[in-house]
Amino acid sequence: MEPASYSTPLPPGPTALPLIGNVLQMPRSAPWERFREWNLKYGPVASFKVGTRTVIILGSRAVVHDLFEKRANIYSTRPRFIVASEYTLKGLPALLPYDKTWLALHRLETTVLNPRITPATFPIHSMAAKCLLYRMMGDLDGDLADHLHTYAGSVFSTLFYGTRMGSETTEDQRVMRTICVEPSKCISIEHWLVEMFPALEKVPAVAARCQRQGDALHGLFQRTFGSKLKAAKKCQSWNMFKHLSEQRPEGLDDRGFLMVITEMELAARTTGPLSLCLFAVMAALHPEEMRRVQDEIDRVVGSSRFPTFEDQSSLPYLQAFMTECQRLYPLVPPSFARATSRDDFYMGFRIPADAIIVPNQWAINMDAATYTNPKFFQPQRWLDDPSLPVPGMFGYGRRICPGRHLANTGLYIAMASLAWAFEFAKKPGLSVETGLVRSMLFCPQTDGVRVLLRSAAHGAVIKREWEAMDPDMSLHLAEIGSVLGTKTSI
Ligand code: HEM
Repeated sequence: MEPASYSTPLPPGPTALPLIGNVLQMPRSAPWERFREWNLKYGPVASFKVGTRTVIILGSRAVVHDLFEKRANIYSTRPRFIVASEYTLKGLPALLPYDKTWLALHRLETTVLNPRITPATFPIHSMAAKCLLYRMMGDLDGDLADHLHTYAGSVFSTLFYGTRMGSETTEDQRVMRTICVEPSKCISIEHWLVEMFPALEKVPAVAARCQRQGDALHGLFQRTFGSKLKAAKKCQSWNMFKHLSEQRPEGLDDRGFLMVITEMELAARTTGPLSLCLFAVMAALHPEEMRRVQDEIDRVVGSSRFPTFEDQSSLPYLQAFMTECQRLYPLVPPSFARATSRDDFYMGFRIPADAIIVPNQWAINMDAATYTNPKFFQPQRWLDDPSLPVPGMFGYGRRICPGRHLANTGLYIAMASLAWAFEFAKKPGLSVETGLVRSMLFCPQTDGVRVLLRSAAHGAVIKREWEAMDPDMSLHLAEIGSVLGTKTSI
C-alpha cells in the first residue's frame, strides 16, 4: 500500500462547482455513459463531486479487482443512502454497512442460497420451465413479460414458501411485480439528490415525504410477506423461509427478519425475469445468432424432448449468446455502489473515507482492449477466446450476489427451453435501446417481440409434458432440506 498523506490528491476528474460539485454535468438518464467518458479522459480511477460527497468511478476490471477483492477490508461497505437505508428500505441487508449485523444477516441468507443445493433445485426449475412453455403456447399473443415473471414466481414461490408448482396465478405475480417496482424509486436519480445533499433531509416537506414513502412501503412489505411467511411456516413441505425462520439469529426481531425475506423476494423476482426479457428481445433482434443457438439445440436435444441440465455442457453457443447479452446490456449497468470504510491510497491518489465507489460495469464490458468491437453483439467471441473475462454481472468480493447460483440455474433452463420451443420475431420499431432504465436497473421492453411456436412436434411435447406433470414439489423440497441437513416433515 502506498504511504498515506493528506496532501495526496484525489483521483482526477471534471472541475467541480462550489457547493453543488458536478451535479449539472450528471445526465438524467444512463449516467454510466458519462462516467465512462470521464474514465476515458481521466484514467481508470476518476472522481467527481455531487454536493459535498466524493464519488469515485472505477472504469477497469483490474482496478475493481484490486480494490474490491484485494482490499475488501476497505471497500465492502455501502454508502449511507438517506432515503433508501433510513426510510423506504430501512433494514434491507443489501443496504447495510459492512458490520456484524450485515454479516449475521448475510450468513442467514447464504444458509439457503448455498451452492450445494443447486442440483437438488433442478427438478423445480425444470418443472417451472415446462409450465412457462405451456402457458406461453396457449397465449402466443399475450404479454411475454408477464409469462417470464410468472416463471420466476413459480420457482421462487415453491422454493421460498413450499407452494405447489404453478399455483401462483398471473394476477398474484402482477401484484408481486408492482411491489417489486415500488422500492426501485428509492434509487432514482431524483432521490440521489437527497442523498448527496443531506441537508435536504431537514426540509420538513422532504422529510415528511420520505417518511410517508417509508411507512407505505414497510406497511406493504409487512402485510404481503408477513402473511406469506405465516403460510410458509404452516406448510407441510420443507421451504426456505420456514428453514430460515428456524435459523433466525437471536436478537433479530420480526421486522428485521421480514426485511431479509423482502430482500430475497425483491432480488429473485426482478433480476431473473428482466434477464429473460433481454434474452427474448436479443433473440428477436438477432435472428441469425438465434438460428445458431437453435441449430445447436436441435442437434443436441432434438424435438421430441425438453432440454435438460445434462445438456448444458453440450450447448456452448447458447451459453455464449447468454453471456453476450449480459455483457452488452448488464442488468445493473453501474453495478451497486460501495463506500470506503477508511482513507485509502491507490495509484498515487487518495480515496477518502466515506467516498461512494461506483464500479462501472457497463464501461468495463465496453473495454475495446478486452472485447473487440465491444458495441456489437457477437456471441462467437466467447467461443473464439474462452479466456475472455466473463462480465461481473453479480458484483464482486464480499458483497457479491449470494443468489447467483440459483439465478444461473434458472436462467439456463428457461433460456434453453424458450429457444427450443419458440421463434422470437421482431415487430416494427423493436429496439433494445428503448429498454426502459428504471432508476439503475435496465428493464428491456418485450412489447415489440412476436412469439411463434417452432413446430407442431414441439407443441405436442409441451402438451404431453404438461399433462404428465405432478405439481406437488414436496419430495424435491425435502431433498433440498436434506442437503442442508434439516429434518423434514414428510
Ligand atoms: C440475474 C439475476 C441476478 C443478478 C444480475 C444479480 C445481481 C446482483 C448484484 C450486481 C448485486 C450487488 C453485488 C455487489 O455489491 O458487488 C447483488 C446483490 C444481492 N443479490 Fe443478486 N442478482 C441476481 C439474482 C439474485 C437472486 C435470485 C437472489 C436471491 C434469491 C439475489 C440476492 C441478492 C442479495 C441478497 C444481494 C445483496 C448482497 C448484500 O447484502 O450486499 N440475487 N445481486
